[in-house]
Amino acid sequence: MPSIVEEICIGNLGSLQTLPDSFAWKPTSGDSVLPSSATTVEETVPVIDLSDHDVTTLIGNACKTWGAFQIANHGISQKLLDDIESLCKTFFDMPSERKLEAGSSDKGVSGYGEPRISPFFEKKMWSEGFTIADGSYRNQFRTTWPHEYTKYCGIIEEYEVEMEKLTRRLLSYLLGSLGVTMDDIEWAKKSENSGSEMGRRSIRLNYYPVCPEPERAMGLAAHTDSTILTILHQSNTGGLQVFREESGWVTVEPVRGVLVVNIGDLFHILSNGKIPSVVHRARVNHTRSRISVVYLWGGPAGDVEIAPISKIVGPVGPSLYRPITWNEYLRIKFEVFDKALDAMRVVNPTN
Ligand SMILES: O=C(O)CCC(=O)C(=O)O
Ligand SMILES: [Fe+2]
Repeated sequence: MPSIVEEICIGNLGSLQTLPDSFAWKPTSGDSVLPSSATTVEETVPVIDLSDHDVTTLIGNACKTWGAFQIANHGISQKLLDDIESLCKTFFDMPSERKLEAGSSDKGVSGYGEPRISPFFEKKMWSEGFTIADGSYRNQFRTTWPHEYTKYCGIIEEYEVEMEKLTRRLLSYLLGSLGVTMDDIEWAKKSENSGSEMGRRSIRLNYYPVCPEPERAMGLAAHTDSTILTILHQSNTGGLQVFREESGWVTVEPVRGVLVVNIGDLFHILSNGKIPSVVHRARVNHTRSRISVVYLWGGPAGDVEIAPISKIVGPVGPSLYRPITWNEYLRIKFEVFDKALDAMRVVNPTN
């Protein structure tokens, strides 16, 4: 008989028959605002065809309403999405001890472990993940898959290249919806002209095992991403929910080949608050496990500061947020969590 400690190790959640108290969440007020049966077409995050000639307007409207949108015809092949999903499945299906061998070191965020936002919540989340924030995944893959290491590294490399291309395209649409271009942001212009990398990015592979009591459990608690933007691929089991004052929590049902784009806090700052970052979370399922692959783009590397775009702020302002580097923002986020954007404000609009 396994000990309690072994039983609730994060790599083994899927084998538990009952929900341990440390994983039992209380419902929040937003949970009851809108039952899912009352959701109408207007009340879901729209799917936008990137080849639509109105793409900029459609993205702008979706972002102002939801802080998120879904995309089809985005140029990422179904094969690549299937490949990365099967990489996740192969990894998370391994016995717990083998997954823990790929655990993140004390120094970094890369590697296997529980959600990074866990310390901000009293209850534990029903998920595990693998973060690829630097090249150290190659060593971890070599240990995990000595014979298929090249194949799996190749999938990650291809995913990074394709997502970077898509990110550039999405940034230009998002800026277009605000009446500006890459040329209006010094660091974006430089990267565009030189073709150099767009800076900080990481990939998070999330796994949500089946859960004996999904109504009381939480896969990933409510948060906004710290990024400029996030591109999310979800497997064919629903679970992602976005929050809107008027509607409460709304499920973003998976559609094969369709990707979800979330506006992150740093775009909220860039747009001077015109396009809000989206509060979202992931629920879990009684009979089916779920995978999501999340590409997090944090903006320029190093000491480059992100600030409200001056053309959006206008000659008389006010500029609502102070300039900040990605590293500094992350540090603040992991100190004050959901108060991080407020901590960046220089003017309170109600004053
Ligand atoms: O699994 C999901 O759908 C959400 C994942 C997410 O929000 C994240 O990793 O930041
Ligand atoms: Fe997220």
